[in-house]
Amino acid sequence: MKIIEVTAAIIQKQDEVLAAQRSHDDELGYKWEFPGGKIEQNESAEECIVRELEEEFGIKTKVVGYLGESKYDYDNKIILLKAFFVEHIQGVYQLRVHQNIRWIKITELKTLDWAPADIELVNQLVKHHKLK
Ligand SMILES: Nc1nc2c([nH]c(=O)n2[C@H]2C[C@H](O)[C@@H](COP(=O)(O)OP(=O)(O)OP(=O)(O)O)O2)c(=O)[nH]1
Repeated sequence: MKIIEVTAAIIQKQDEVLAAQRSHDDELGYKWEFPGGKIEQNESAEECIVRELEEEFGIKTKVVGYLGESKYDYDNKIILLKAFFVEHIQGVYQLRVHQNIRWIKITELKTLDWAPADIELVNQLVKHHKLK
């Protein structure tokens, strides 16, 4: 089965992380995710995440690190989700595709109803946070 490479942004503000809720009429509607999207041809993962954040929220950002990845089999496709630490540079968040966004403490991340592929990333992020 085809593996689809998708990027996901971990954006932190003090001790909180940005979580975004997928639109009700989207696949995985209402599920929470780290914003991002599919990597296009001739695009690096870093370019992809910066482009997606501009498209989805109208913000300028830069990649500052890499958390890790999660591979998830959704039956009809396999998603390889790559999570980057991203810093906000400029712009007010506009909700262009998501239902909602929330800033949430890392210790409370597990209370959200995450897209299945994201659960592994949440676990990695909690571990990463504890090691700091
Ligand atoms: N962006 C993003 N997608 C995720 C996450 N977790 C997860 O399972 N996905 C899945 C949902 C979709 O099947 C796929 C990414 O699709 P998308 O709809 O967000 O990406 P896109 O904007 O590039 O897609 P498209 O509508 O242009 O085709 O990955 C996540 O944390 N972030």
